[in-house]
Amino acid sequence: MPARVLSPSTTTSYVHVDGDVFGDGRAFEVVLDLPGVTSARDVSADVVDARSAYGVSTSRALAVRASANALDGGEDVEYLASVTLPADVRCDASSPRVKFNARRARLAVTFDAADEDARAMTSETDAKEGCAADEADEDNPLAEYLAMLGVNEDGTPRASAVAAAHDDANAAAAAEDDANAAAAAEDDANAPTASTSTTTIRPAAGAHARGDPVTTRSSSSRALDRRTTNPKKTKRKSHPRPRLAPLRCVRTARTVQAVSDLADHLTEGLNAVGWATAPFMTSDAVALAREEIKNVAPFYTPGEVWLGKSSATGAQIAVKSIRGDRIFWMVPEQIEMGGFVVFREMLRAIDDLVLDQLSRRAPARLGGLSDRTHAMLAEYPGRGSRFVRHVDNTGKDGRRLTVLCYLNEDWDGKNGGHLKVYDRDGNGDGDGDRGGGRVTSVTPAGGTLAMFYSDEIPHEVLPSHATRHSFTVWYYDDDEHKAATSRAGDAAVADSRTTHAPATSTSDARNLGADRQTCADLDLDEQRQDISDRAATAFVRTLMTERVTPAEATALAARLDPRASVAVASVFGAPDVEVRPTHRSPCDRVRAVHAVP
Ligand SMILES: O=C(O)CCC(=O)C(=O)O
Ligand SMILES: [Fe+2]
Repeated sequence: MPARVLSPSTTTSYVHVDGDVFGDGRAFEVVLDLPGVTSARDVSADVVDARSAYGVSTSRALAVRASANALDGGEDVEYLASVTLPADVRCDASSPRVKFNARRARLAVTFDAADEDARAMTSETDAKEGCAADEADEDNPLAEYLAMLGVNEDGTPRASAVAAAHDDANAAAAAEDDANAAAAAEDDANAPTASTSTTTIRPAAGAHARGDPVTTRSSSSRALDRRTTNPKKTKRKSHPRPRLAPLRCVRTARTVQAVSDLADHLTEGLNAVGWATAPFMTSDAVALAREEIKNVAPFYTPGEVWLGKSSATGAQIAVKSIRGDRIFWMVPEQIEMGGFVVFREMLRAIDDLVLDQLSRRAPARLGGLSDRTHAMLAEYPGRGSRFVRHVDNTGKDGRRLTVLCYLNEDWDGKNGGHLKVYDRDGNGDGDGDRGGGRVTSVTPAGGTLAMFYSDEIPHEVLPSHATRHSFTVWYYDDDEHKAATSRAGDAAVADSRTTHAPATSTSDARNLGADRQTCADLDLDEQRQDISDRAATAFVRTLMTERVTPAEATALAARLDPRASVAVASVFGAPDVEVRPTHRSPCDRVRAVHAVP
C-alpha cells in the first residue's frame, strides 16, 4: 500500500540575517511544515536547477521529500514539496542552510540572497571572528544540520544515529574545537526519532548511495557556528571547521552544450533523416527523476494499443507482445502540486528547446508547434518487453514531433531495449538494412534525448531485458491538431493525450464480413460469436499471408470487436491480453458504424 502523498504547507519570505555568512542582509527562507516527521533522516532536499540547462536562467526549485509513519493511526504519509526559488537566491556559490526542528516538525532552508559586496564583507568578518557554538542553543543546529546531511563532522557518511553520535563526540574531541558538538551529537541521538539506534540518516537524495563525494563549503558551518557564538569559546576559534555538504544543486541538463549548439545539432538530424539524438540531462538529474518515479510507480497502467477508429466503435487493448510498457500520464496539476520537481524542470527545458529553438530552425515542419500532450512516463519491465515497429501518428491526429528522454542509470547495452529508428520512407525492416532503409539504434542511456517526426518515422523498442524508463512528450502541429479535434466523432483523436496509438483511417475498404449486418439481423449470442470469430480469422489470415504495414494492421484491427481482439491476441501468443470494450454491444457498434440518418 503506497503512502499517501501530501503537499506540506510552505511559507517563503525574505529575512534579515545578522552576522553570519549570509551577510548582514537579505536571505530567502523556505519553511515547510512536516507534521509527523520526527527525524532528519526522513527528509531529503535538493535544489533542482534548470538554469544551467543551456547556460541561461530559467528556474530553480527546492525539492523536499519527507515521510512520516502512520499519523494518528492512519496510513503512512509522504510529503513532497517544490518551491520555486527567486532569481536572486544563490545555490552554486553558497550553501543553503538547512535546519530541521524535530519538535516542531518543521524544516527551514535559508538561501543567501545578498549581493557580492555583502558576501565579500562577510568573509572578512568571518575570518576575524572565527567560530564557536553555543551550548545554550536548544535546537542544536549543528547536530541537526549534520543529521540532515547525513555526514559526520569530518565529512564522512554517518552509519547510524548512535554511531554518528560517537563519531561526533570523537571528532569534536580530536579537533579540540567544539565541546558543544558532543552535546549536540548526544542530543541528536536522544532526539525523539522513531528509530534512532539503527537507522541510517539519509543525505540529500542518493548522494551517498551512489558514493558521490561529499562536496562542501566551510562557510556554511561557520554560518551555523557564528550564529550561536558563545564568547567563552571564541578562544578556540582558530581551527578550521570541517567542510560540510550543502544541499545538492542538481542540473537538469548538461552545462557544456549551449542551447544553440544543441538545437543546431538536433535540427541537422531532423532535416537530414527525420530523427535526432543528443545527451541532455546529467546523471544527477536522472537519479532525482528516478526518485520521483518511485512516487508514482504503483499507479502505472499497461500501455494500450488503440484498435478502433473511434471510442464508439473500437477498443483499447493491452497486448504485451505488441506493446510491453506500463505508463503513467502526468497531469500538470500533479506536477505543480510538487510531486515532480525534476519533471517540471525537464518539461520546461524541453519546451524551450522545441518551441523556442527548433521551431525557428525547422519552420517547414515545426513552425506550427505550440502545444503538446501531457508527459508520459513509461516503464518496460524487462523480460523481453518491447514495442513493435510503428509510426506514432498515422491518423493525422496532430502529433508532429515525438520527444523522449531516457531515465536509466548505467544502462548496459547487453540489456537491449534500444530504440530502433527506420528512415522516413519506412524502408528497412526489423532485420536491419534490408529494403534499403537507414536504420539506427539508440541506447536508452540515462539523460539521452531522442526525437523524431511523429507522422513519418517508423520505430520500435527492441526487447528489453532490464527495467527501462523513459519520459515522452508529443508536440502538436496546430493546424493538424485543430482539424483533428474538430473532426466529428473521432474520439480517438480527442483521447490521444491518454491513448497512445490513435487509430488510422486507412484500409477501410477491407471488408471483414459481418460488420455490415444490421442490428435486426443479429440473433444475438450465436451471431455475435460468429461475427467475432470470422473477423478474427480474417484478420489473422491477412496478417499471415499479406505483407501489411503496422498502420494497415492497426486499421484492420480497428474493425475487431473485443471478443475478436482476444482471439487474435491468443493466436499471437499473448495470453496476457486485457480488453477494455468501449462500446456496449455489437448492436451499438453496428449502429455507430453504419448509422443511417
Ligand atoms: O521508448 C521508446 O524508445 C519509444 C517508445 C515509443 O515508441 C512510443 O511510446 O511510442
Ligand atoms: Fe512510438
